[in-house]
Amino acid sequence: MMVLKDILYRVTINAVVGSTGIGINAVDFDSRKISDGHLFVAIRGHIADGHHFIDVAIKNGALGVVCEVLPENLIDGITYVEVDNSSRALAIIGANYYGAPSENLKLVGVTGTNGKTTVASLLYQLFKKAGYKVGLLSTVKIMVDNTEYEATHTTPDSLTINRYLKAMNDVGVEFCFMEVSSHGIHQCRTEGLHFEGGIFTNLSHDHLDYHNTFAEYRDVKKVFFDGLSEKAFALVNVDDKNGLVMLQNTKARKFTYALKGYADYKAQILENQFSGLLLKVNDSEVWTRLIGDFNAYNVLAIYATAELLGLEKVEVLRLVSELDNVSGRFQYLISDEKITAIIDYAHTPDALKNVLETINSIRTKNEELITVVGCGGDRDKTKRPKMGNIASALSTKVIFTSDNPRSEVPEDILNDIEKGVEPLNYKKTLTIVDRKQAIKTACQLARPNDIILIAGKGHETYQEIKGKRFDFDDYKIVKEFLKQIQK
Ligand SMILES: CC(=O)N[C@H]1[C@@H](OP(=O)(O)OP(=O)(O)OC[C@H]2O[C@@H](n3ccc(=O)[nH]c3=O)[C@H](O)[C@@H]2O)O[C@H](CO)[C@@H](O)[C@@H]1O[C@H](C)C(=O)N[C@@H](C)C(=O)N[C@H](CCC(=O)O)C(=O)O
Ligand SMILES: Nc1ncnc2c1ncn2[C@@H]1O[C@H](COP(=O)(O)OP(=O)(O)OP(=O)(O)O)[C@@H](O)[C@H]1O
Ligand SMILES: N[C@H](CCC[C@H](N)C(=O)O)C(=O)O
Ligand SMILES: [Mg+2]
Repeated sequence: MMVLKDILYRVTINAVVGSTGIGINAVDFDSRKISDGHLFVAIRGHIADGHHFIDVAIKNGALGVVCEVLPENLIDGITYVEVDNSSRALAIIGANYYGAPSENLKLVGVTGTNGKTTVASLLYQLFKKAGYKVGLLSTVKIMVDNTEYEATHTTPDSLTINRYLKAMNDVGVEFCFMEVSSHGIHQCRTEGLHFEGGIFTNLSHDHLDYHNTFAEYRDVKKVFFDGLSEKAFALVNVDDKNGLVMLQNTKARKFTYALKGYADYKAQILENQFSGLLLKVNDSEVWTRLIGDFNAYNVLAIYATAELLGLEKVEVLRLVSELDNVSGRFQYLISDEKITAIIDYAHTPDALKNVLETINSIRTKNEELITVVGCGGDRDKTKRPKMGNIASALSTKVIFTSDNPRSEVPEDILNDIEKGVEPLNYKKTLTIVDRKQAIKTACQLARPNDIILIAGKGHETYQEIKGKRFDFDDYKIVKEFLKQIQK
């Protein structure tokens, strides 16, 4: 139980009707989850308007309502609080309700189009290896030190974030790494959090169905850096042309990293093979099992962050060399016969192209690159022929198969994908609807030193067909078919 007045601390309020001295049991923004003694926050959403559910919330037991427009009929005994922006108010309320948990640990946010999951997860791993209690909020999973929870979003809503941070406080977590998505920033999910630092990885065209223009998407990312305090650090990739934009108006201490240009943290790729990357980071050499150019950026960001958070340089270099693949992000295994299988979450044309180009830059011409890929059902159909085109152009063999068909007919999705294949690449392609059979076939076709890329589902542990979810794990399945794995 908490007094409403305390829950509203630091919320910018326009008007109050009723008493703020009442006790509140819980806070929610979904009328369906409201029961006796709760506070309901009405949010204007993309589909619905929470203001339409104020009555329902009160019927369900809400004692207080936070909203942008007061309802016409006010009910006696209910406290109404009018604010300019309910999403922002919710974030501050969430922090108050859970006791400002972000102030009791060192919270670092990672933003950018690609690499958020990789960087946040590897930082979690590195700090665990260094002996700390650590938290993680990521697309793949949520970790409260050693306890794992399912993630529904890349950046959860502000109440959920604060609830997990509080759970982290309860077990003595010292560092927490979280992904900060553009949707999250735009919907004020990270507002009111106390960040020790922010990392910017890169920016490319994405989510333009949500943010109208590229400039708008970029500026939303920048808002995150604008909100950091003087004590925080802002670490940006300056090989990306938007890196410096992120630093324009921040009060935070500014740090840069780069492979190409001048920066505070510099890295050079000395070797880039399927067994890993050899990097020169500032003046020291470091070996990592992670592969691909873009992981050189990720490793550099991790190195810099660990140093900025106070870890010893020598220790950081040792820990970096011990880091393991992130689930479903260029995750790989090498069989006894020296067949390399890579599992990657690339489920968009851009990501697929990026992954295939990276593999092609490492592999020698003698090896086959066999790609297994599909596209999800009930999602953007325009990406299908594009992905068909890219996969067949950049691989030596392709097996088109089902991703998550959801409610669609799998064969229809595959037809759309096949339409993108150039005639000269027809003979490279094969279609096998059943994903397990497709992976099996790729393993049978592969010869020593060949590479298999299984794209689209990454860390997912299910396949959704006709609305039903079945157990399915690309990594486990390929491991089964490519027996006697080296690592
Ligand atoms: C488009 C979008 O981002 N929507 C998010 C948003 O929902 P919304 O506020 O628009 O919801 P709405 O359905 O319009 O409802 C408005 C309000 O009415 C309330 N309501 C609704 C019905 C009812 O009966 N009673 C009631 O009170 C709702 O609880 C809500 O508060 O706020 C919700 C709570 O935080 C999110 O769960 C929801 O995420 C949806 C499910 C989603 O798919 N989001 C994706 C696009 C997303 O956020 N992705 C990013 C990362 C993407 C990436 O990097 O690839 C992420 O961070 O995960
Ligand atoms: N620094 C990077 N630059 C470019 N591509 C990257 C980088 N790091 C990872 N990738 C590739 O981009 C894809 C997404 O990586 P990751 O999941 O780490 O990013 P994310 O920002 O969390 O994405 P999402 O928004 O889908 O959660 C993967 O296919 C991965 O192989
Ligand atoms: N967040 C994305 C992930 C897609 C992953 C892919 N495996 C698919 O199911 O389409 C979506 O739900 O559209
Ligand atoms: Mg992610």
